[in-house]
Amino acid sequence: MLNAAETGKFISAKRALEFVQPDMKLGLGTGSTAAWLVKLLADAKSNNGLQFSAAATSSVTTQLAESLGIKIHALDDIGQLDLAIDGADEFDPDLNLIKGGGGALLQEKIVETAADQLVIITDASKQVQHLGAFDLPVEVVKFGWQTTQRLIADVLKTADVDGQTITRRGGDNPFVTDEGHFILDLRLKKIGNPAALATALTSIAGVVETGLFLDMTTAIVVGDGNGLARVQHKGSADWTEQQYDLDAEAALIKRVMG
Ligand SMILES: O=C(CO)[C@H](O)[C@H](O)COP(=O)(O)O
Repeated sequence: MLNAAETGKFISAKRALEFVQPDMKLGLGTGSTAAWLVKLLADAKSNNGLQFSAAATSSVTTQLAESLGIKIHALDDIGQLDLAIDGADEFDPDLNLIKGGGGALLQEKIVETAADQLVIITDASKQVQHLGAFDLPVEVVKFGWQTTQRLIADVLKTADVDGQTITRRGGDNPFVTDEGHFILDLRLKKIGNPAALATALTSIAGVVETGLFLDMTTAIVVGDGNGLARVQHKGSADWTEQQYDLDAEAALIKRVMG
């Protein structure tokens, strides 16, 4: 019923549900993998009586969650979160990430730095030895954004990084984030020192945030198309594995797909 990529996303979201305890305050991520999580949480709420409260990382996730009966609270009302669960565009062996492919990196970082745990749900195609194969999203304010773009190019030159900055489009116009900013995608291929690059970029006044999520992940869940979920916790080299029976999951998949 689902292709291998979607099955992997479902499996990672399903495995991540095991991190959710009753009455937790949750941060809900953005993207196609996080959408599976939102659907599974809505199902667990209505069919198993799971109680939780939630803040979201984007207007898209807010809309999806509320359409499924999950009330979304303002982050400032809910306060410190127990757990945030989100997807990623890339992860390295230290569980550092590139995020922002969906354009929600700023709210994601705000929500996820306010969470005691960050669980990333993903698949093996996102695993890299060095971050940078995925273009690095950088959120910039509209005012003077082309000047900011030039200053970013200077930073790359100074750091001896061979990179291009590409203005993200949303149709004919630049893509606009939930916070009213633009996104520049930096084509770097390989980021030698992610922490130094993040510091250099965020020292430019027009840069609001980067998609480098460093030292934030507490656990990563990697799902695959055969129903295998692998989990690695921060600071451990070990992976634990759980095999799901896809035939047994078929009814749940059908139910949450609506
Ligand atoms: O950072 C994100 C959105 O800003 C997403 O988590 C990231 O793009 C992964 O998305 P998907 O699960 O659809 O592959």
